Amino acid sequence: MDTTGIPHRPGRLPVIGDLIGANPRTPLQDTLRVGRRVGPIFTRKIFGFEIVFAGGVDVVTQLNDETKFGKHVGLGIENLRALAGDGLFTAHTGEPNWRLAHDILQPAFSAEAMRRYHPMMLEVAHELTAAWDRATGPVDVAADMTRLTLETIGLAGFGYRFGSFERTEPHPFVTAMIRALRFAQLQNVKLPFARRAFAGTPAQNKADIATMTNLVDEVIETRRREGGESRDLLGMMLSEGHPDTGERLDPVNIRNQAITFVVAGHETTSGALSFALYYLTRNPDTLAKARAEVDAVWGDRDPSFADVAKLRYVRRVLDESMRLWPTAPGYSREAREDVLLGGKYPMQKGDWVIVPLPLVHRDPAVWGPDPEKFDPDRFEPAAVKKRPAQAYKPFGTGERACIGRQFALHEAVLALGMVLQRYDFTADPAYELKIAESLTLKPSGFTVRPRVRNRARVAAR
Ligand code: HEM
Repeated sequence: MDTTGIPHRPGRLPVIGDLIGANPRTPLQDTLRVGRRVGPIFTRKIFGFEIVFAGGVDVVTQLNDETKFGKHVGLGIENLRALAGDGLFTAHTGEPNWRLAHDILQPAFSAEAMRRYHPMMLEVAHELTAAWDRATGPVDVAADMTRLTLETIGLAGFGYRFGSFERTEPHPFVTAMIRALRFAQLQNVKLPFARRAFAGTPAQNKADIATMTNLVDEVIETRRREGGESRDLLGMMLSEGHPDTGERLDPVNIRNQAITFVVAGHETTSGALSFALYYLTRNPDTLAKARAEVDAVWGDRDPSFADVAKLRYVRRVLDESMRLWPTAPGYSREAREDVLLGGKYPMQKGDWVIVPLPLVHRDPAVWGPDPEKFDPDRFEPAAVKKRPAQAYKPFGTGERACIGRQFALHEAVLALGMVLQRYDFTADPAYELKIAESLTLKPSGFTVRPRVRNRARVAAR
């Protein structure tokens, strides 16, 4: 794309561009800093490689117009194809397997499907509370939420248990996955020595991908052998055909989808839960209100499927947490035809820009003069109605938006409700929010000390 005239950070240098101050561990936070100074449309350039970002609600409204733009599979996502091939997240929209898998798997995320997953989500949430009941000191929130979400997608999606709450060391799949994701993401670092230092070696990456693939193949093989009528994600991949043509997913694609769902289906939800708990411990009035809702709606019982959606305020806490820190922090949009970006900058068909969501979610034109303030009331229905629809996009946009949105929201409201129902929290008042960036965002080093509220009221389970 011709970037002439698009603002960039002051002090760009010849050859190295904006390299000084760029940290390979915090590309998003570096981008947000630049965007706040020179946005809403801006570029960052390292050596000859320049990327255009768009973070204002007006320009993002233009980019989210599906007739003019679509998902761009590039940069970080293209690198993930080594891992997930033409799985839903990494497929190009034009690849036949994207539409085929999308149409076959859509029913796996219907309300009816959520009703089937609910008991499994509940079972795993009990594993979390059992672990927190046993805790004698502070617990690492992001680590435990990751255990919860990994177990949930494993069990509800594939009937597989990673055993996360029983292990002291992560499951080998998880270790391999974390390294492989880091490897993929850091392939974009332009300095070879920095890339090698942070990303690991190609040989290690190959071994990590093999570890993941072997486990997934084993799970699929076991299911094929044992058969059964399970209508979980794997069951649908193995047994359903396209609703119109009857065409089935091929074995390689099923493997790609399985890896995709495990990866896409847990890190993001885990981060969202962790940020929500962080903000609750920092806002005692909000926490009291959320807990009062849980007590009023659920009392001391385990929530039924229908009870979960009744926690309207808890849901707003999650929505507001994902506004400030959308855990999948951006997406790329590619022009379907020649257009003027923001009415100013020519884009040719095929050109693309990145949307850093935390900037969109803080645009003062929409979110007011104090967009950093955590305020779940921003998600009261009347307030939502007044806002442009494109101002809030934590689950992406258009036909490539998140297929797992309902799964994530049901799981997250359920889990957050259950920990509010059961615990008082003491958080370290000196903790300052530090964001860890990988493919997704998480609060790093955030711990709480959970204490069962009242053993007589919240019966031991
Ligand atoms: C809070 C939790 C979640 C967030 C914030 C989130 C966010 C997103 C976003 C922003 C996209 C679009 C990416 C793009 O345009 O490049 C996406 C796509 C996707 N997500 Fe999620 N996600 C979450 C949970 C889940 C869960 C639980 C699953 C599966 C069980 C899932 C599976 C997927 C898949 C398969 C895609 C690709 C869809 C397609 O292109 O057809 N996500 N997600």
